[in-house]
Amino acid sequence: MIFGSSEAAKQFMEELERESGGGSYAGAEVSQDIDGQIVTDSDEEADTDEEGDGKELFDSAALAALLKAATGGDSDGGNITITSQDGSRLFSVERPAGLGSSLRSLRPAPRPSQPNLFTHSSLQNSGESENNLSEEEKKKLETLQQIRVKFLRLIHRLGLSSDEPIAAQVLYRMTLIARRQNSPLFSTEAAKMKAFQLEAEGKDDLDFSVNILVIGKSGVGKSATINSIFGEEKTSIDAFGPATTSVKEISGVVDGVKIRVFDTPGLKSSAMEQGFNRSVLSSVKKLTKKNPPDIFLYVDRLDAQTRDLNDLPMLKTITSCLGPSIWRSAIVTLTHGASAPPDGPSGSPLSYEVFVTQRSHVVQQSIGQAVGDLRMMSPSLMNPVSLVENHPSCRRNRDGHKILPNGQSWRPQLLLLSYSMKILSEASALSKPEDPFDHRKLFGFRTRSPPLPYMLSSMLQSRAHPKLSAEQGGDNGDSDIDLDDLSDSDQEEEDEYDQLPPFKPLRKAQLAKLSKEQRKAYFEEYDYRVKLLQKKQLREELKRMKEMKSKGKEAAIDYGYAEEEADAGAAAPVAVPLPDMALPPSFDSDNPAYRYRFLEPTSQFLARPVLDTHGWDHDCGYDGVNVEQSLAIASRFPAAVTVQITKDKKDFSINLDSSIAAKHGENGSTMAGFDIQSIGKQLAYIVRGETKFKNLKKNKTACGISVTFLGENMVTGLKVEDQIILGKQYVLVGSAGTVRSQSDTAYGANFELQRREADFPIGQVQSTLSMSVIKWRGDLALGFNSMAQFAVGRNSKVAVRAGINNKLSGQVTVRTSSSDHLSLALTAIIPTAIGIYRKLWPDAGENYSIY
Ligand SMILES: Nc1nc2c(ncn2[C@@H]2O[C@H](COP(=O)(O)OP(=O)(O)OP(=O)(O)O)[C@@H](O)[C@H]2O)c(=O)[nH]1
Repeated sequence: MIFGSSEAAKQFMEELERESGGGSYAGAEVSQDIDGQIVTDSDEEADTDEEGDGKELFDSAALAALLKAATGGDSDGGNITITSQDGSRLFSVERPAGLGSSLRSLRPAPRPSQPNLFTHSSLQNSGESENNLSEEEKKKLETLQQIRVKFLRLIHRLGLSSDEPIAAQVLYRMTLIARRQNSPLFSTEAAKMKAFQLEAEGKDDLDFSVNILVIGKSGVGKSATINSIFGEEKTSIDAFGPATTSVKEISGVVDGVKIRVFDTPGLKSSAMEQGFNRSVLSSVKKLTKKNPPDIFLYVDRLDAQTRDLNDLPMLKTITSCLGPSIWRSAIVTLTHGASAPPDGPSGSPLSYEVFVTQRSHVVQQSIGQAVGDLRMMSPSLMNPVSLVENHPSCRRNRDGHKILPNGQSWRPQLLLLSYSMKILSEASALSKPEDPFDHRKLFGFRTRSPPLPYMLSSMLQSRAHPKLSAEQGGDNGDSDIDLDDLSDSDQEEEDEYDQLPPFKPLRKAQLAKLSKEQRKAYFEEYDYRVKLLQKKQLREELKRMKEMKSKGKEAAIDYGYAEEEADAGAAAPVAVPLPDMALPPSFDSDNPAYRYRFLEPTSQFLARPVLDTHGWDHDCGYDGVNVEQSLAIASRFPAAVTVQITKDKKDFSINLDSSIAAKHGENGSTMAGFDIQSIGKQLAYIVRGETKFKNLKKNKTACGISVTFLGENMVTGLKVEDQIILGKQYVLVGSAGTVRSQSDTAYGANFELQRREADFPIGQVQSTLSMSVIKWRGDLALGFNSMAQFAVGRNSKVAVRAGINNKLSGQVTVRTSSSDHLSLALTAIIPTAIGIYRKLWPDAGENYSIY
């Protein structure tokens, strides 16, 4: 099969989306109402907070809205306004198209700069409401402003801006805390001025320290992460055995911040070894008594493939020894952040974002289960996730900071997250000491805004219109073969096969007696004859179909039905083996896939099992079923329905693809379709329509529209597509389109050049070159993809696929299939060699994967 360029587009779009979305989390959840205002639960909460119990100052959705705005995440030139229930505006973000955001608070109203605003005396002079404040409140306010200045200085030292999503959230929260003190005089601008001034003076008076406790299984990279944080080797790491044998306190100063880290021996996951864990944790408790940790880094690997609950006993021990409250200040830290994503259920690799989200989810859910707090399973209370890559040869940005595959520099982000949590606990201690702030509320959120690039690339994919099959009185139904084109194939070849002298295939024993040259000549002759025979069969098949078609037409005129006539002329169908099912990753002789080959069904109904290599329940690996049916409605309208249902112990998903087509004369066809797709945790319902015209003999043009309903969002799409056949071997397909959801729009185009052998489908050498462009939210993503499929020797086939995008990340995939015993033996050497290599150099090879 020819891999479409949309495949690459999808990958690139996901990447673009990830980068535009900002943050290393699963994205921001923002729901927008019709008039473009962001309406979130937070609006209610921000309000309730003012007069309410103060437990929830605001929730993650409001932050997400802010976050989205702060990352420039909203549509072109979009003005984002967060309204409170009473209709008054709380926050507004106005940003010209394609530029960065400017964030300003409307309540309290922006003021001219007042550099000394946070001093006690200036507070007393600056308005009526301040005079109403008690001394204690004024003092609190002052401290709060100092904390804010400190935080802004920290952001500056990390080389980040206060528009950074996490920073904007923290600042916003502090504004809310100040509002609860009834003072409108708490200005971010003043704090910014002060922070700027102090930093410009270059004074080393930043009174800020943070205590970090690092816990995780053995070998996950705790010590390596600590070294990366300090930027120097503070503790030893070991690739082959436990490196940290006792709890160690490591201190240092990073950019003027005193950081004290507790490195701990690796914990064990097995239920039998919890005694060891308890002894480690009790010494942690003892050692941290004097300096209680502000932040708890729970370290695991991003590339660990566990979907089960292996770590539950260990997580339970952590919870029981250190108390459930430890998770309030926990950051799930996933090392090996540059690992390549594994293959998804479809066989192609997952996008990096999906990979990170899935893995984060698994760890977060396990923590929730261990704590036994079901609320922790809700996205708004999950622990924030930070990605880490400690490998020395990890890709770096211009400033020399290590970056993740999504281009994010992870170290400043991890430090910002840690500082933010500490700062917020300081700030919320001021507002309500008896109610310790749960940081997870700030950082746990998920995405609900429609993934437009993904939707666009799937809309741009070229779709074949269903056709009536031969039995249904139509032509062959195979969109790849054009009856008209093939029927006028060279007449002189027609009889060539029959004119050949007789040929007797040799037996194995006879073959063995031949010399090398003789064998070569024999096989050449053999292959040539097979090709000619296949051509002859194909021609006969096509002739039969043509006859049936014309007979069918006559019959339709005479009797109104095409089918019986068509059936009468049909020869007995030839049994053709179906392509092999996806095989389970490990051999199991009980598995039917290894024992049987399926034949192409003669009926129009096809049901196949679906293999999920990452299934939750590994009993058989088959968690789903795929059903295809093609039918002719009222004997005139061909329709095709494909349903795939997968269900394992935890998840259920359904994918439906249905189309019906109608022909207008010889050259036109219109298709209507209804699809159901799972996008994230939501189901998308897609209604689409497309009309195709064959305007010239070698040119087909199509126009289509689609409407997708995803949660509360509606996404409309429009596309045009043109396909030109160039000579006998080349096909050029170009498509362009746009999708729009409220004020958010994505534009894209795909170009694809396909080349196949002149005698396709007999000759199977194919190659495709494609390019895709997507423009979304001011970013341009460009992707190039190529695919070649060819035969190596008589018995092996190779498919090579390569893709690269404008961020210079890409992938090369080589798949070979062989029935040659020697090549099979050789391929067994590759995994063995990789296994040995990984054993010897376990750190190497994190940035690539071999399929
Ligand atoms: N590629 C890659 N290798 C890493 C990463 N983090 C750690 N490693 C390697 O993993 C191995 C173990 O790392 P350590 O830091 O010793 O792990 P640990 O969790 O402290 O181990 P214990 O002290 O035994 O509990 C070392 O060889 C590190 O170089 C990472 O992010 N990427």
